[in-house]
Amino acid sequence: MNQPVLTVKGLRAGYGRAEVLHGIDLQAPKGSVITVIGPNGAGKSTFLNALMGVLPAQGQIEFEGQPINVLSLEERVMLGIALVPEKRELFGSMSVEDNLVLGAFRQVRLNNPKWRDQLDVVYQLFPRLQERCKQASGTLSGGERQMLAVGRAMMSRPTLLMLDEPSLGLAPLVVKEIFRTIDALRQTGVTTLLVEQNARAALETADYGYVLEMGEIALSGPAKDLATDPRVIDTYLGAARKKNTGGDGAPTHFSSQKTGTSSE
Ligand SMILES: Nc1ncnc2c1ncn2[C@@H]1O[C@H](COP(=O)(O)OP(=O)(O)OP(=O)(O)O)[C@@H](O)[C@H]1O
Repeated sequence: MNQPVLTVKGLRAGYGRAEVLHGIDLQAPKGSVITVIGPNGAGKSTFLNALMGVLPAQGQIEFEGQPINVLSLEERVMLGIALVPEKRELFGSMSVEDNLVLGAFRQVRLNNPKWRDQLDVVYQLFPRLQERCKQASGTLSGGERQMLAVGRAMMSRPTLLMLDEPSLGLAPLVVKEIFRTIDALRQTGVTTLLVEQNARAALETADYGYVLEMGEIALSGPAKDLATDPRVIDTYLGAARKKNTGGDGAPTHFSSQKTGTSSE
């Protein structure tokens, strides 16, 4: 197995006295796409915010073998962790390229004289952004804004890229494009943690998946196994059941767990 970029053990987090995450275990091997799917309110965004240091959390979070629980948000960014939040938080009056350049601050702070080269990488991933590089980001379409948010995170050359619902509110064709890009990111060696309600697209793209329900990991396993698991199909994939199981609904093997450790 690849050395994990991210190891989470017994993570608990919430708001004030209300605990939302009740002990999450997760691993993300280097260069993998890991997805966390689950219903509204399960705690998916809370999980990403806790990993990023936006929210305090208890338990263990290790990034490349180093405990990061006590590190600030900024320190985590400097280590190579990037989050694209559900609210994209772009600077609407600034151009596409200026938004991208802002994303490079980590590389600038690291005195990387070649930080601008990353613009070419981002433009290769999203040619549409290059075509619109001078356009104010506030005038972009929803899909283009999403591309820009991912592109801006990529400008920091992250080791771990966390995406909160990248397909939210996008038309099916744009969703396909976004997921094609997530697939392409894998080739660049980036590890991606993808939180999604679009379980079908997420499981098609990811290597490994976790199902988060009411703040606990209800199921986990290789994404292709989860995609054919009757419980996942019934709850998250709807009409795909017959097609994916050959119609018999037979259970597939996966590691079922309640806050257990990943079997990777
Ligand atoms: N700032 C906050 N203060 C208090 N409670 C919050 C806050 N943000 C989220 N919550 C609560 O925490 C729980 C988990 O919310 P979270 O946004 O993490 O879920 P989610 O799985 O990302 O949902 P969705 O798919 O709808 O975005 C919900 O019950 C929500 O109401």
